[in-house]
Amino acid sequence: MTEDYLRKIGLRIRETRIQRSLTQAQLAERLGTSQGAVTRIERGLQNLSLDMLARIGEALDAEIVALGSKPEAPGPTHLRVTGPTTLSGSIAVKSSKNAGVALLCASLLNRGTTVLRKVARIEEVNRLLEVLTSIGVRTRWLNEDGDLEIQPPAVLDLSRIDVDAARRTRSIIMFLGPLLHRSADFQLPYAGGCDLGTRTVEPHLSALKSFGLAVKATEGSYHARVDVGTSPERPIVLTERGDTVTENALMAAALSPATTVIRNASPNYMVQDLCFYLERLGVQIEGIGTTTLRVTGKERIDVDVDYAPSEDPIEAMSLVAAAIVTDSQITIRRAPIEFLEIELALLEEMGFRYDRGPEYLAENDRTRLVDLTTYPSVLHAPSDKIHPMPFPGLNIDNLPFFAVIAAVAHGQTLLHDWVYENRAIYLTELNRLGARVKLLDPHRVMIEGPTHWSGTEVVCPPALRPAVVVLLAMLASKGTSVLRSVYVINRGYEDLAERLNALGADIQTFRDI
Ligand SMILES: CC(=O)N[C@H]1[C@@H](OP(=O)(O)OP(=O)(O)OC[C@H]2O[C@@H](n3ccc(=O)[nH]c3=O)[C@H](O)[C@@H]2O)O[C@H](CO)[C@@H](O)[C@@H]1O
Ligand SMILES: C=C(OP(=O)(O)O)C(=O)O
Repeated sequence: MTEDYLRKIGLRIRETRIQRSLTQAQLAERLGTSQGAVTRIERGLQNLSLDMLARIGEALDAEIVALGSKPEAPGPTHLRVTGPTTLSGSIAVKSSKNAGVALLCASLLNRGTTVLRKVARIEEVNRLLEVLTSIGVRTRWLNEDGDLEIQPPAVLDLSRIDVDAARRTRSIIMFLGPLLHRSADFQLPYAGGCDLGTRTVEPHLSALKSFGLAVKATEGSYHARVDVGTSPERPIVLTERGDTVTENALMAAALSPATTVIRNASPNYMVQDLCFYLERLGVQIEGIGTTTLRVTGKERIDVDVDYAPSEDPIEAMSLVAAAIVTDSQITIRRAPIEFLEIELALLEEMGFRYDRGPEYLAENDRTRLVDLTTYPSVLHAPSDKIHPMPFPGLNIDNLPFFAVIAAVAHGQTLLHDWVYENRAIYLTELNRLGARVKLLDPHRVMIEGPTHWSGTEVVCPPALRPAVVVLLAMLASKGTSVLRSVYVINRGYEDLAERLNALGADIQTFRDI
C-alpha cells in the first residue's frame, strides 16, 4: 500500500476509534496486539494485511475501507442498515443544534469567556467553529461531554474568514446581529445549509436596518455597512415569525443600551435558550416565550459565563418516530415537553400509546423535561391534514417525521409542508423502501399506510430531516439497506447511528477513502 493510502486508513481508524470512545489500549486488546502497533497503524506507519483490516473493522463495528472509492481524499460517509429492528432500552436526548448555533454566534457579543455545556458535536457546530477560529476566536472542547469554551479576541479579523466553512451553513446569517456592533464595514459569505429551496434573508435585513445595518449582496457575499450607534426608534415588527431572524434582532438589541421592542418574535425553543444566555450576560428581557420581547441591552458585555443549552425537541421527535416505525418500547429521557406537546397530542389521536414521567428542569433551570416511554401501538391516519406552524404549533422541523409515521398508520394521511419549497418532494424517497407517498404538488403529499418495508440503497436527500426519515424507515425494512452520503444527517445529529445501535439497531458506518 502507498504511504498516503496507509496514512488515510490510519486516520480513519483513529477517528472511528475515538467515535467509539475506545482508547488505543482497548482497541489493541480487541485486536490481540500491542498499543504500540495501534499507534503505528493510526499514524500510517504499519503495513496492513486484508485480514488485519477486516479485524479492525469488526473491532470498531465499522467498515474501514470501501471499494470503488476516490483515492485523493476521505470520501463521504455511508450507513449500512440491517433490519427489521426492534429497539429497546433508553436514550437521552442531546442539546439542540439550533440553540447550539445561535449561542455560538451570540458568544461574539461577549468580551469575556463563554463556556457552553454539552454542546451537540455535530457538523453544523463544527462549521461555525471553523468560521469562528478563522476570524480569531479561541475555541476549545474541554472534555468528552461536549463542554465548549469560547473566547473572542479584542478585534475580529474578518478578512481571514473561512469562506468554505461559512458557505456550508446558513447559521452564519446570525453573525449579522453581533457583528454590526463590532465593525462598520464587513463582508459575510453567502449563507448555505440544506437544499430546501429559497429561504429569504429579507426579514433579517429589515429587522436589522433599525440598528443602522445596510446590506448589499455582491458576488457571493453580503457587504454590510453599519451606521454605528443607531438604535430602533420604534418597535421592530418582524415580517415573519422566524427563529433566526428573532435571534438576530435579539443579538443586535443585546448591545444596545436602549430598550428594544420586538414584535411577532418567535417564542420557539432556540430563541428561549438564547434569551436565557443573554440574561446571564446581564441583558434584560421581558416576554420570553411570547411573541413580544422587550430587550434592554448593555453598552459593553464582558462576563465570564457558563450556560447549558437545553435538549433538542427535534431529536426527541426523531426518537419517538424511530420507536413508532419499529413498533418498539423505548424510554426517551430528557425530552423538552413544552416543545413536543402538540406532536404528542396528534400522535395520541392517531392511537400512539406512551407514558410521560414527572417533569424536571433542564440544566439551564428553565426548560421543562420529561422521560417518555413508548409502547408498540396500532396507528391510524388522522382525520385532518397535518401541517406545521411557527411555535406554538407542530414544529416545522418535525413535520417530515409524520411522513414515516403516516406510512405505518392505517389509512391515508395528507401532509402539507407549506413552509419549504423543496422539502415535501424528498419524502417520496420513502417509496424506494416500499411506502406509498404520492406528491400532490410541491407542498403536499398523500401517504397511504401501512407499509411493508423492504431494504434498498438510497442516496441521502440533501435535507436533514427527510434524510433521517429515510434512515428510520430503513430500521424497519427487511434486509440490508444502504444510505449514502450522510453528512446531511451529521449536520444535525451527534452519533445517531451509534446511539440507535445501543438501542439494538444494526447500523454500520463505512466511508469511501
Ligand atoms: C438554525 C435554526 O434555528 N434553524 C431553524 C430556523 O431556520 P430559519 O430561522 O433560518 O428559518 P427561515 O427564516 O429560513 O424560515 C424557514 C421558512 O419558513 C418561512 N416562514 C417562517 C416563519 C414564518 O412565520 N413564515 C414563513 O413563511 C420562511 O420564509 C422560510 O422559507 O427555523 C426554521 C423554521 O422553523 C427551521 O426549519 C430551522 O431548523
Ligand atoms: C432546516 C433545518 O435547519 P437549518 O436551519 O440548519 O437548515 C432543520 O433543522 O431541519
